[in-house]
Amino acid sequence: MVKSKTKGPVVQRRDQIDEGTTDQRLLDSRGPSDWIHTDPWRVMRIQAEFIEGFGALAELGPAIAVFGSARTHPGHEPYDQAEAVGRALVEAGFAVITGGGPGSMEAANKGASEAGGVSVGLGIELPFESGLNQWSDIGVNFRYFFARKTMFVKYSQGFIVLPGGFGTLDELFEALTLAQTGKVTSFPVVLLGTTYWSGLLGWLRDTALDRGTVKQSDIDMLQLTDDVDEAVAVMVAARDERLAQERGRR
Ligand SMILES: C/C(=C\CNc1ncnc2c1ncn2[C@@H]1O[C@H](COP(=O)(O)O)[C@@H](O)[C@H]1O)CO
Repeated sequence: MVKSKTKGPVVQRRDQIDEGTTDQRLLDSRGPSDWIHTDPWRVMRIQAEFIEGFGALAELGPAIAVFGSARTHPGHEPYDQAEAVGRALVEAGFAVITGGGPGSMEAANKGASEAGGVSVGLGIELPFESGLNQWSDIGVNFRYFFARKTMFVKYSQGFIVLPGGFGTLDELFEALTLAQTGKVTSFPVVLLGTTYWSGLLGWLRDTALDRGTVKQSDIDMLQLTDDVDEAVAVMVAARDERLAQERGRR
């Protein structure tokens, strides 16, 4: 009888038979490690981030993302407001998703967690590591901003945006761009804090609209308030409308 060897689905015979097993080669070999710094390997890591993110969040239920400065502290108005937003969203039946960091993110997670709701933090690896805040009851850490951003938009039904800097503005304008270009539909965006945000809205109206770089309907996507309950009511109304549309389609 001719000697043969199976290697997974492959059969080897005669002088095609090689020594050892695939497992042995995996476990015994080390060799050079430069490949971990190559783009093809990065693509695998990126893929893994999407798999982990989708896996952790797929069964989340209706959620709202809350954005705001990493630099606020307890006792600051935006911190306390973020905490109230987290609480009110949970009372309205939403899970709360934040960037998992300090400041207003921590506050919104705290409000949501203490109210007995689902409090999610999507952290990001940064050179000045701060780690997930302690109120992120479901935490996912990302290496790549773009993978993390996909999760915010995919798993939330709207954004509430508190005063913040570049990070917050980046998240705000990404949502607006996605809505403007029809990549997301029915996606309410509320700016909380009239004093903080009215300068930006004024610039959008007086400069961007005036020069024709945005349309009035683009600016109308933004709702501005100081009232936490009003911000949450916008999210509830959008959810009700979506549910009514879904019922209508059945
Ligand atoms: C600045 C400090 C820590 C930063 N840690 C962060 N952790 C998680 N997410 C962050 C962090 N910093 C920014 N973000 C994201 O941007 C938004 C806030 O940025 P801003 O520039 O402060 O407005 C926030 O929503 C996050 O998604 C040390 O305290």
